[in-house]
Amino acid sequence: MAARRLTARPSPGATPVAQMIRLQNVSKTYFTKGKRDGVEALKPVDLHVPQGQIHGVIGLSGAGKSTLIRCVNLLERPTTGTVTVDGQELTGLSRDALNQARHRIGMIFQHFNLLTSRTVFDNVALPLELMGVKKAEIRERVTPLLELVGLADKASHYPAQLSGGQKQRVAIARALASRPRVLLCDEATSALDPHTTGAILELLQDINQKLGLTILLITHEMEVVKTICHRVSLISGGELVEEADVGDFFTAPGTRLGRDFLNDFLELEPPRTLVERLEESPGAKTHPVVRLAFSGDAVSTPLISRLARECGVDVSILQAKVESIQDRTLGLMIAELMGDADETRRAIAYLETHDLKVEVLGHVQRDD
Ligand SMILES: Nc1ncnc2c1ncn2[C@@H]1O[C@H](COP(=O)(O)OP(=O)(O)OP(=O)(O)O)[C@@H](O)[C@H]1O
Repeated sequence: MAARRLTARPSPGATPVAQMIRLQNVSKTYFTKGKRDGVEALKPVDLHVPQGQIHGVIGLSGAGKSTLIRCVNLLERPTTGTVTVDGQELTGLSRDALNQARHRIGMIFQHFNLLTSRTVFDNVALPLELMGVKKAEIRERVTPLLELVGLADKASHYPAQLSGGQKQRVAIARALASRPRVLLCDEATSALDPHTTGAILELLQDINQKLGLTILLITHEMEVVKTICHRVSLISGGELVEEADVGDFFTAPGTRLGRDFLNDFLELEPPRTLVERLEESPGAKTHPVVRLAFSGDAVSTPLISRLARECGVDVSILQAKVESIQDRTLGLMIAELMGDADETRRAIAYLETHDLKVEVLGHVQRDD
């Protein structure tokens, strides 16, 4: 499958934004002792994330998300390709230089990875201690970080005394201690309830805006992508199969897998009784069942009644939803278009000329 568009395109006349993360031809095959064939977890991929962007990578379990994100800071060394962060090619660095470079890449994990024997303050201070920062400076740097993540009053608590959301806040503060340019988030909200997830996502968004931090996150949750990402890549079988701005992805995913993710997220599927009757090809006495997605002006235009008037088809709406995706309003509908073959063809063309994305889900036999 071809990737749709792999780099963020600046609008004409706009100043090009610096690339903060650049993966070129990066692949990873895991080899196990005693076995000749390895597991090709990541096929050669290219990924570019501009400075200041929040980029999400979404995929099913086993698709290669963790492998991809761990290749960015070389926790996994890629089998092929180059990784460049903030203009520095990490794949070409010596071990010492790589350790230095990693200070500019923070990372948070699903299970927080805090040291249970250290207090909140000391967990956040740890990377600074390892960097040899003096005690007084550590205090000066850790205190505002605890304030930033809303845990100033928990400095002397131990991880066991904190909720999951609070633990992730400590992990975020720790990741920020070395003043990174990039934050990698490995399923950072997957262990949290929806309310806490929302609060952590808000914090990440806040950090992105306040500090101009570039964020690369992996997730299997569309909610995460919808809430904070600017751009999203879809990963499947170790390949990046689609990339788009989040608004476009939610309006018109370019792959079957993208549509499946969206339909699951929106819980927008035709009724089961209809699915059982759906045929792939049109017949002499069938009419199409379509999924319509519309955004912008089309949301407020009475297109369905015009469709009936101008194309002579009846429209039976089976499901409809209006969603807010960041600053865009998105309408989605599953409908049967009832008319003869010419009329329904014209109706679909009419919808497409009015900027609706139309996907024919199948055809059902007419009752007449
Ligand atoms: N250290 C390893 N050795 C061998 N195979 C591995 C290793 N790590 C991952 N894999 C395999 O590589 C593939 C991709 O795994 P990866 O963990 O990157 O996927 P994922 O999308 O993050 O999955 P999940 O969401 O379940 O964590 C899987 O088939 C997995 O079994």
